[in-house]
Order: sequence, then structure tokens, then C-alpha cells
Amino acid sequence: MGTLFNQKVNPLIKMISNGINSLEGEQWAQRRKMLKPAFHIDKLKEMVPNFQTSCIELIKKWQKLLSEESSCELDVWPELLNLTEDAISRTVFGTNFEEGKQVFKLQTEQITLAIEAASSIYLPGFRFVPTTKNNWRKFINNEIKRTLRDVIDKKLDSMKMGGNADDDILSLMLQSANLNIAGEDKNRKNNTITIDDVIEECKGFYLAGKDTTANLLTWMLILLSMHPIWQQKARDEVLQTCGENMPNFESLNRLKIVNMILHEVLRLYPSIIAQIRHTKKKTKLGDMILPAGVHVLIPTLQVHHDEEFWGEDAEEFNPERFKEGVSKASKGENAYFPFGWGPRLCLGQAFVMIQAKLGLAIVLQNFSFELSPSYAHAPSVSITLQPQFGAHIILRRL
Ligand code: HEM
Repeated sequence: MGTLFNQKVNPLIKMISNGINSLEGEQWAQRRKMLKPAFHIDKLKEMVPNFQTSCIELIKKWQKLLSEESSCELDVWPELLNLTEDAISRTVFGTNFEEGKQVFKLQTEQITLAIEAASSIYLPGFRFVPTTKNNWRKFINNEIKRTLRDVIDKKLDSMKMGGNADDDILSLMLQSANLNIAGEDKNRKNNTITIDDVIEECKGFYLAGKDTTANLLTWMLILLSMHPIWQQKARDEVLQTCGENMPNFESLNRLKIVNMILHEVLRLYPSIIAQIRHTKKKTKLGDMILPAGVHVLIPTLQVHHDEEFWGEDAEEFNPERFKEGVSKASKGENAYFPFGWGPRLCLGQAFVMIQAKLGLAIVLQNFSFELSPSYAHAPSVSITLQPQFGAHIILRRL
């Protein structure tokens, strides 16, 4: 994006994660290089069993709810938040996923405090004032860092002992960072990666991946409840492709209708509704010349709903428009960017698509679903695009 940069944020908000998203220039490029191998498709393929484990737990829970009833009403949004939390913890921390979940609980608390901080004016230096809330913020932050450092030490010890290399994201990051632990402080001068940097990235994955992926799955179930024909088409495809077997990496790749549905859901309900940048120097943007210091908002949600790009049925749920792939779905170039674009394209994109396809396929194999009369359609933004009053659905066993 040339000379458009990320915005500076309030330090009380920055506390929740100071990872790749907050970096610029050479530091960002180096961090991206370190993270990229962990998201390579071959590595993601090996993570599928983790997603399967998380999905099986969810399905078993829902089946139990239906063991004595033919149908039940459920707010699926918190259920899917739990699912994505579990899946991220397993894929990031591997065998240490329970410790990861502890960290995620603390992060949830930290996010609530950050949202509070975001709604008030920040006075420089305020974070150092020992108010009860600031002390609590500091305590949580230290706890998160302590737990993560502990997990990292365990992973590094096991790597030093020459044990089997783990395929979790944290181990892959540590291998790729090639940390020189003894010279950690010196590393900083050399502009390489330290353990503190790895800690910030672990925190970032939870922030980047939990709500966004849970929202995608939730909107998908809501839209397929509203459009039972598409629900049936997707189920037919899953049953034809996988039968009653657990979907795996290869079979997920063959799910064309499910893939079209996913894109259409991301078009209508992109979790990140806008991206914000600012100019550091005079910048040409299309026909405009922007001076330094201008904030630029890229309105993902509006562009995704714009009739100029999507035609008269822009507001309709019509997965068919993605039949010939993403590039042919809209009239304009770059009219579809739920995962951003350019050098800062979401690193978790392929990770999300596998997880969402798997989650939907397993639900379709086991249940049919429709909207409950208590469901109120109210998309609202609280960092991400969420269903304000939850996602109440009536589930039936197939
Ligand atoms: C439906 C789910 C998701 C959506 C819609 C989404 C969307 C996005 C968007 C729009 C950006 C670009 C932000 C910007 O340019 O300002 C981004 C960046 C990023 N995402 Fe995702 N994301 C999702 C899930 C994930 C997951 C599961 C992970 C990792 C486990 C992840 C990791 C990242 C990272 C590390 C970046 C920063 C890349 C950089 O700055 O170079 N995301 N995501």
C-alpha cells in the first residue's frame, strides 16, 4: 500500500498485543518472514487433526443436548467462540494447549479493559499511575507473559534435547526465529527476534483469530438457516464427498459449494468491517494527493455491498456469484477483501478457510438447523462484526 501505514494506538490498548500488526518497515518484514513458514499449506495440513478434535468435542456436546429431544434451541455464537478458542489453542500450543487456554482467558479480561480504555481519552503517562484498574492491567499482563514464557521454555528445552520437532505454530515460530537465548538483549540491537517478540505474536493469534473465525462460522449458520435450499445443497455436497467419514484436508479441498458459501458469507458479513491507515508523507492514492498525517479508512463492508461492483443483488445472499472463483465474482478489481490485501494480507487466511470448511462440513453431516423465533437479526460492531443478541438456532439431529 505504498506509504500508507498503520495507526498509532493508545498504550493501554497496545498492551493486548504488540505483535506484527503494530510493526512497520524492516521490523515488520522480518517478523512476517519469521511467521510465514508456520502458515505454509503443508504445515496447515498437519494441523487438521487438531481442528477435527475441537469439532468432535463440539458435535458430541450438541448430540448430548439432543439425546432425549428431537430438537433443541441453542445460541451457537458462544459455542463457536469456544470452538475457535480451543482450535487456536491446540494449533498454536500443541501439547501445551491447556496452558494456552489459561492465557486466552486472561486475554479475554485484558480485551474488556482495553475496550474500556478505547472509549476514554488517554493522557500521556496515565498508564504509570497506580490506579486499581492499571494495577489489575499490569497484573494480568505479567501473568500472561509469565505463562507464555514458561511454555516457550518447555518447547525450547525439548528442541535442545533433539526431541521430535512439534508441528504447532509456536514450535514452528521458534524454529524459524532461531533464537539466540543467551544473547537475547544483544539480539534486539541486531534487530532480530527475541522471546518477548514471540510472546507478543502468541497473544496476537488469539486476538486475530478467535472472534473473527467464530463470527464467520456463526454468520454461516445464520445465513444457511435463512436459506434452507443452500443448506441442503451444501449438505448434499458434503455427504457425496465425505459420506459419514470425518472430512480431511483432501476432501475439504473438493467442497466447491461450501467454498462458494464461505466467500459469500465473508462478503456480506466481513468480520473486520474496515481497515485504517495513515500517511506519513505526501501520498498519491488513485487520483488524489494526500498530505502527510491523513487517516484513510478503507470501508470493506460498504465496498462488499456496493451495487456498482456486485450488481443489483448486492444485498442478497447468492453464493452462485462465486461459482467461477473470486476474481470473476465482482465487476471491479479488489472489490472483495475480507482478509485485507497487499503485503499485509491476513496470514491466517488459509488456516481460517480450512477450519471453517471443516466446522461447517461436520455440522452439516450431523444436524439440520433453522432460525429460532427468538433470533433477532442485529449485526453490530464491537471490534468485529457480531450478532448483537446472539445466534439462536433450532438444531435437529439428522
Ligand atoms: C475470518 C477470520 C479472519 C479474518 C476475516 C481476518 C482478517 C484480517 C485482515 C482484514 C487483516 C489485515 C488487517 C490490516 O491490514 O489492517 C488481517 C491481518 C492478520 N491476520 Fe487475520 N483474519 C482472520 C483470521 C486470522 C487468524 C485465524 C489468524 C492467525 C491464527 C490471523 C492472523 C493475522 C495476522 C498475523 C495478520 C497481520 C498481518 C500483517 O500485518 O502482516 N487472522 N486479518
